Formats: sequence, structure tokens, C-alpha cells
Amino acid sequence: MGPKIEISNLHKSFYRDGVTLDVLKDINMKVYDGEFVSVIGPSGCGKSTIFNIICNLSSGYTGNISIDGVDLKSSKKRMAYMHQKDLLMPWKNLKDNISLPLEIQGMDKKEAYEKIYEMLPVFGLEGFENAYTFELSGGMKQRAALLRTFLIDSDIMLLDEPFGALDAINRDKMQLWLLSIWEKFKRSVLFITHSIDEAIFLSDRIYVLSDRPATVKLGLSIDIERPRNKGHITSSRFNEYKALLFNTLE
Ligand SMILES: Nc1ncnc2c1ncn2[C@@H]1O[C@H](COP(=O)(O)OP(=O)(O)OP(=O)(O)O)[C@@H](O)[C@H]1O
Repeated sequence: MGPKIEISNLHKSFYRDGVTLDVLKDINMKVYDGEFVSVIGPSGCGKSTIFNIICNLSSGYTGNISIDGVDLKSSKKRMAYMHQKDLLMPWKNLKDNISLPLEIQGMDKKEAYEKIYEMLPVFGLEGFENAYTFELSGGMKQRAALLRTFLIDSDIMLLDEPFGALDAINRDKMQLWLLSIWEKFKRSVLFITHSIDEAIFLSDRIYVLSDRPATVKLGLSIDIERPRNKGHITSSRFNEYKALLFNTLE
């Protein structure tokens, strides 16, 4: 089977006030069915721009992108995209925050609620369907935003630094939880992170980007058995990957 996402020779520049900003330069990436792939790179190098292009939120690129073998420009495929600051609306309760994109997709409220109720226990949110944002912990808000993304009918999930705002303990918990969800439902995931440890712990493969304009400096396969647990992060192999990524990012 071909790749779910294939990005070939992608270039992207922004033009603003007569100035050209080259952001992506000859990016090549693939994500295969059911793979967990991370993108890591310096701040502002163009990671979110790649996601925006894949989701058709940013046009005017050169190169080719295909989704399930179909050119992005003619693909009808819907993407589940969680933005960096995917905030819940404080005036809506949890189930209405989550149902909103489903209703926008044309699902009726009753059906949306049914889907949500089915998944609440899996996302550790059972009993909180009527809670407002201020009643939820940081981890719960993050899980709610992920559930909202997860319920979009797509086998590809693009997650832009979903755990960036969490403290270390919650981040660890959320990584384990995300892996358990991913192992259960086998979506293809493209994941942006600033954390080397997080990228190694979660991924099958990692793409390391350079400073802007971003090029792919390294594509690295992570050969650590699954299911993963926190014991893996002290293994010598984990530390070898860590040193390699650290040196590549320098
Ligand atoms: N719509 C736009 N118009 C002009 N410039 C833009 C636009 N979107 C992004 N940029 C610029 O492109 C560059 C890359 O931005 P992008 O958000 O893709 O980086 P990033 O790697 O995701 O950053 P971070 O890691 O800090 O989230 C930045 O310099 C940004 O200012």
C-alpha cells in the first residue's frame, strides 16, 4: 500500500509588504497507514505551515502532496487537525464544545452526542459531559480537544504540539494515554513537538527540520518495541537516538 501522506519537493514562501519569506525548501516526507510520525525543528521554521498546507488552509506552494495517492488539490479527504492552541470555548459545556465540529460537518446534535458519549470513557472524561472549561484540569482540557479532533471522520490526525502547555507530569501521562488510543484505533498520526524525548517516545519515525527555510535534515526510524512504557526512556538505544537528534538540531 502506498503512503497515506506523501510530500514531495514542497516549497513555500510568504509575501508580505513586498518582502519574500522563504519558509519551506524542498521538503520530502511520507506517512504510511497507521504510522506515528513526528516533526521536530526550531521555533518558527515552518512546521505548522506544513500542516496548514496539508489541510488546504494555506495555498500557493510548489511541489506535490498526495493523500492516499490522490493529489491534494483534487483530494476530497477530510483531515483531523488539532491546532497548537485548540481552546475550548468557556461558555459551552464539554459535550457542546466537542459536538460543534461534528455539527458543522452536518451531523445532527443527537447523533453527535451519541458519538461523544461512546468515547467519553476512552478519553477519561466520563461524567464530565456537562462540565464547563473552568471545571476541567489541564489534562482533561487537552483530552477534550483531542477527542474533538478524534471524532472528525478521518484516518489521518495532524496534531500540532498538543501537550506543549502541560507540566511534565501531565505531559508524561498524556503521552502514554495517546499511545494507548493510537494503538487501539490505528490512525495515521503526524505530530509536531519541540521535545526530543516526546518525539522518540511516541514515534515510528521522526523528521528533523532545519532553521527557516526548513529543509529535512534527518529522517530517523525509531526501533524501540511497542507497546512503549516509560522504562524505555532510560534504555541505551533511547539515549543514542537522543544524542543523534540533539546533534542534528544544534
Ligand atoms: N500567513 C502567514 N503570512 C506570513 N508569514 C507567515 C504566515 N504563516 C506563517 N508565517 C511565517 O512563517 C514562518 C513559519 O511559521 P510556522 O508557524 O509554520 O512555524 P513553526 O515551526 O510551526 O513555529 P513554532 O514552532 O514556533 O510553532 C514564521 O516566520 C511565520 O511568521
